[in-house]
Amino acid sequence: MNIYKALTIAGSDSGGGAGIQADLKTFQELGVYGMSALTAVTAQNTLGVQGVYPLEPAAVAQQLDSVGEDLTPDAVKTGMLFSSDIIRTVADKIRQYGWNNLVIDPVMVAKGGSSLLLREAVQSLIDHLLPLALVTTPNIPEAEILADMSIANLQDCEEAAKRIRQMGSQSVVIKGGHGSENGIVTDVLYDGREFVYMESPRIDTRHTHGTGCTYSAALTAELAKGHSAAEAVRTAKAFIRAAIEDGLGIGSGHGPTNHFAYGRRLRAEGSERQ
Ligand SMILES: Nc1ncnc2c1ncn2[C@@H]1O[C@H](COP(=O)(O)OP(=O)(O)O)[C@@H](O)[C@H]1O
Ligand SMILES: Cc1ncc(COP(=O)(O)OP(=O)(O)O)c(N)n1
Repeated sequence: MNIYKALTIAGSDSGGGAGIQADLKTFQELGVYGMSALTAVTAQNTLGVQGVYPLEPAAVAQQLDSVGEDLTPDAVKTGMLFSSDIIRTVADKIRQYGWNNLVIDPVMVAKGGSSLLLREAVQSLIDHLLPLALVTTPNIPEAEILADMSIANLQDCEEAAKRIRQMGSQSVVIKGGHGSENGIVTDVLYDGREFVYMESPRIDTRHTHGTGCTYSAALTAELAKGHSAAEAVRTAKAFIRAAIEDGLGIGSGHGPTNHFAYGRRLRAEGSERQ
């Protein structure tokens, strides 16, 4: 049996809805062996972020060496990176180990407003990491910062995707969770040739903590299995749609999505057909 392996380089969310925890749950649900290198520990729950404790860049580098010297990931993603020093360390190691199947989720701010990336680190992300990316997955506020423009509609998304792609990422997906037209949430994929719109109905819920992490982890898992970026974003969209629709309703704030939902539905469909 071929074991597909994916590595997440991201922060820990003690509440389990976002960060490393969301990534590993998603990898597992999609049948991919998950590995992790922590960049920071956050004290976090559905009400917000109570504390942020970045790791020393040397600790991040050592985790990446431990994985890189032994385990050979089929795909890698980055999430919360926090500082320029950590970004440079991560970029150096990604180059050293030739991790080309790379998803950059340019995490900047948690839904409650807490900063997960220092403002001065944005330029490092652009200079050092985006040129290494196979796919970069900003949400709308992140795309506005990276592309240095405001986004009010899908035409603006296309322009921002073009600008971000010019920074070196081979493909860009601008996730539409922060915008909606006529009750439809649209993610826009741009690969330098065409724009692909992935639409779904907006689900009316406050339980969307960790949607971006979960989406980019699903995309990474599918790339690890050898699927193309175009195929992988479709599965990622289906995975996050099921996870939001079947929300767990836990915690008293913005609850996590349901990482079990996509797999449960597939298994239920399979047993109905038998
Ligand atoms: N309310 C919603 N209804 C349907 N899909 C959503 C909703 N919110 C987010 N999504 C989907 O979840 C994924 C993550 O999007 P987004 O919430 O914009 O990212 P982030 O968590 O990084 O802010 C995208 O595929 C987006 O289309
Ligand atoms: C440790 C950690 N990493 C990333 C995030 C942001 O996750 P995201 O999927 O963008 O979801 P929200 O936090 O915006 O709901 C995080 N919160 N914590």
